[in-house]
Amino acid sequence: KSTRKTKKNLPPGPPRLPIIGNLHQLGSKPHRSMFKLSEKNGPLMSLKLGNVSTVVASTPETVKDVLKTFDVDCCSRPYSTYAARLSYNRNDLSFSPYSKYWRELRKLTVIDTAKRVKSFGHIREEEVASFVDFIRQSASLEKQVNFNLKFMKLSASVICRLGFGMSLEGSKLEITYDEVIQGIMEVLGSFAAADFFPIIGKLIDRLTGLHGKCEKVFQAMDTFFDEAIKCHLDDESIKDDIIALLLKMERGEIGLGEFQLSRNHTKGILLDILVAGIDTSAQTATWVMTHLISNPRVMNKVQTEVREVVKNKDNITEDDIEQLKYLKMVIKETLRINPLVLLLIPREASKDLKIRGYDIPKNTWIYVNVWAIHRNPNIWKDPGAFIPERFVDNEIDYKGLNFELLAFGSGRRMCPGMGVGMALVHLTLVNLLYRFDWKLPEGMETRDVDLEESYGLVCPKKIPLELIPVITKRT
Ligand code: HEM
Repeated sequence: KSTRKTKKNLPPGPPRLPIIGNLHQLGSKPHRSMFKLSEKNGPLMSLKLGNVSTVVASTPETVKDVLKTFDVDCCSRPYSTYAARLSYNRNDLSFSPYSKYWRELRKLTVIDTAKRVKSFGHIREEEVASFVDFIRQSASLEKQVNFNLKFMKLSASVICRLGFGMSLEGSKLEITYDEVIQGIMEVLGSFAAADFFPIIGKLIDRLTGLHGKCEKVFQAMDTFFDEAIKCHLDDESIKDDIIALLLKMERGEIGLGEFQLSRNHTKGILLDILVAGIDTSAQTATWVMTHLISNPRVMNKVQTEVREVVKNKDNITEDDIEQLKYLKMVIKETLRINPLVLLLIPREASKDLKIRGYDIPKNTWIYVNVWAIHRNPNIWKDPGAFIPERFVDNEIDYKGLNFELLAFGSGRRMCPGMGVGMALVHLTLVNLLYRFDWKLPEGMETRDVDLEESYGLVCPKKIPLELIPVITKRT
């Protein structure tokens, strides 16, 4: 009715129900449901989610429109109740609207990332070395390793030292970090009633438990941030990490453009590091090992390459990694078949737009269905199969220039942590593939390995991957 009244030419979309619109069609795997709906309704599709008008882009062409041609008008973030709560009222980078504050913060990460990736190499190396020790012990006891948990612990240890200047061990987060981080991801990835039904939504979320879950993870996270900040206030010799930098900004010793940081800004920024930094790298590494154990041919080929390049060196360096062409294809193929942020973080049109002849009114939420692009048979032959060789003589990369592969997004909001994340993923995998062989638990065969993803802001493997390490001569 309202479409006719305003004469807007909205992108086509499936029929909707009163009040809930198309929410009932999203199911437990919204990326898959949106993919199916877009096959019928087109690559730029309208959905009404309760009260909120949304558009879903599902092909490289329409995504290029959103992330490149109209990037500046599509790169704000919509207000989302629980993201606002967890980010101390959008004082972070990920959920902040497109604004001067966001631009200042973003500049900081750009300058910082390249420098930090290299300068914190020693932290990665030390943490990976102690991870290798743990795997060695498991191998000597023939004990299986839960990759989802152990990679998360490794990633959390690196990020805690890099970002918070403290060890995960002995901290307030040590026992519960996996629950807290997964909880945050679930809350942030959920289609919350409060966002789509302004009046009764909050009540619905109380009944479903989403509100309570958000409060619980917020309290755990906040206590940890207080602990980390207190450490820095008590010991002024801690200088070389992100909290130290943010505290200097709070005290006005360093500026962030015209902004004076408050404690809530500091904590909002810490949320980015905690959430965006830990789960993503850990789950990428888990997916790589999952595909390798399911494809013995690929496992054999990548181990042969790693062992030839590294030879008998005890210390594996980042120069060695540079030469590992096939390993890079394996990781790229993993990011294609299991990108972690399947719908990117939602965007919002900051003014009325016309894309491909369709009207996109101001404040429309925009989803980019990365999963649909990565599984599109017109782009990728046999898209469900794990074939790293598809990247031989194929220049497509995940660095934001190719709209066929968008594991880190593209444009102004593209992931600023790609370098840090991938450095850890590479170093970890090289060590695991060089020093150990891997087998499935007793009674399991390759075809039994489950490949189902779960759904959240980040989508990890649903059933944890458990493998038994076997010591090779090299360890
Ligand atoms: C393999 C690891 C990683 C993957 C696959 C990944 C993927 C992504 C994706 C897809 C986005 C959304 C982009 C968009 O909405 O257009 C994103 C955003 C972001 N990532 Fe990453 N990420 C990884 C590691 C990291 C790390 C290690 C950090 C920081 C230490 C980080 C920090 C962020 C931040 C702050 C944003 C929000 C940027 C903004 O809205 O301006 N990421 N990431």
